[in-house]
Amino acid sequence: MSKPLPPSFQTRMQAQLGPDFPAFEEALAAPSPTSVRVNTAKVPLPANLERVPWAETGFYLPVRPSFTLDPLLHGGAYYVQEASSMFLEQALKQSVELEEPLAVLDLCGAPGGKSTHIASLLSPESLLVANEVIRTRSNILAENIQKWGTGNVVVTNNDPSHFGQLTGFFDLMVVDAPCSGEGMFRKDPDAMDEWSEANVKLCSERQRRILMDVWDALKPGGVLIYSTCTYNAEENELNLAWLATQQDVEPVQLQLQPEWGVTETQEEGMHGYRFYPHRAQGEGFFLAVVRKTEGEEAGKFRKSKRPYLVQASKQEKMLVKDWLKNSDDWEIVKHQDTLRALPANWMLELEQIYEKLRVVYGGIELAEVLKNNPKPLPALALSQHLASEVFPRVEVDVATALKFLHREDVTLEEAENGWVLVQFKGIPLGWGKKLQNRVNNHYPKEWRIRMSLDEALQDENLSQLFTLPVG
Ligand SMILES: C[S@@+](CC[C@H](N)C(=O)[O-])C[C@H]1O[C@@H](n2cnc3c(N)ncnc32)[C@H](O)[C@@H]1O
Repeated sequence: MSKPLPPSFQTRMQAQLGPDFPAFEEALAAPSPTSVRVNTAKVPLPANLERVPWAETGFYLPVRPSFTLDPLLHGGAYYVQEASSMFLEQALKQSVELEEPLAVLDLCGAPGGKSTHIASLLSPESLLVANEVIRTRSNILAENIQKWGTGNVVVTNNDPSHFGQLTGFFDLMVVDAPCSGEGMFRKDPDAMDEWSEANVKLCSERQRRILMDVWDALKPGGVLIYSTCTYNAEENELNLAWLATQQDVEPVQLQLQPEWGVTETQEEGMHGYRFYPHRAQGEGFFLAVVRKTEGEEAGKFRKSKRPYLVQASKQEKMLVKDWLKNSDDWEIVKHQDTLRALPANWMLELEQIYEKLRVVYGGIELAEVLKNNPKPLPALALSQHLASEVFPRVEVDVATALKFLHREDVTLEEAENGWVLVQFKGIPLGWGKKLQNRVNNHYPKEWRIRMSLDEALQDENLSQLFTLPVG
């Protein structure tokens, strides 16, 4: 990082870190570590990479590859995620019963690092609502959720205040709040241009508003995990101490391993966990956990008179009945021409969610049905629940995989006519439809690789251009 720190930020950090400040400054001048989190529902853990100590599926990469050129990223085999933020795993494991069926809200979800992490940690009987207030970003969140492929996730595009309609609904809420981003200065020096004392104040006020807006949606006894990627106390500990003056909360303390290098803080009885780049291998991060001790319970959910979720007909269900493993776990609903699988044990709650919120994506989109003819959809190809024998698969090399992901024409010599799953190293990427002597590429336009592949495809060492974390 060559840019100088904003002077006022430097003064703050000198006061906060005291004799540690030179080490902090030195760490900011060193390169950012690159890390990924592996989707173990799709691929095994790599044996030859250094583990992120606080996250079972997190790994550091020795060099930053061109991730766009790795088909496995597009197949949802892993997520590129900053290591410190994977500490969320400890907060979940240590504050809730993950084996139980939990209703969970990730309020500030895009692009999906924490939502995909939460989805992997929850039991299959749980439900995750992954929300993002900015419309365009909610589409990116929905894309990453589909690629990750857990199925028990609903993506919404709502303002935090809209969740007030779901009183006492969630067992766990994660608020990874928009912040002044001080912890990202090393990775993204341009973030320093946005920084000012006034912005810290503005962020802190917005964070308090968000917490208050969403608070009623948490069950009494439920857990709130609050995080930011910034260092100042105004946006972190002081917000939680303020929350404790407004609502009935108690702090939840986490157990740490000394070798992780996490700094524990205490402010007016609230515990906070801080990541500094000179102590832990990652960027700046803050996390705290509190439990709601008192509040309004959820009312009984009644079946709506005019249901939002309409069951598919028997005939339509027959079309897709063998497509998912454990098909009894899913309810098949139809909206316009789309058949979708939703977790059967959450239908009453889902009815509420679809009625009260703006749902961008939910469950597993299976097929578009026109004249009783089902066309499989991208989310099904990437789903962890796709039954393995239903559709023929064609394994392709890296160049063909990239052309497919670029939405170019590909030839699939061995494929029979009809729908075919295009896969790379055993990981499905999407659908092709083989017709006599050509293949229609059904990879979604919005997901396609946009960069030119000319240079990469001419490179004889294409498969070595990226460092595969798996496979
Ligand atoms: C730190 S980012 C979330 C990163 C995400 N949790 C992840 O791990 O990939 C904060 C998010 O909050 C959203 N946001 C911005 N203003 C907001 C507001 N007033 N209320 C709720 N969310 C907001 C931003 O669009 C952004 O996506």
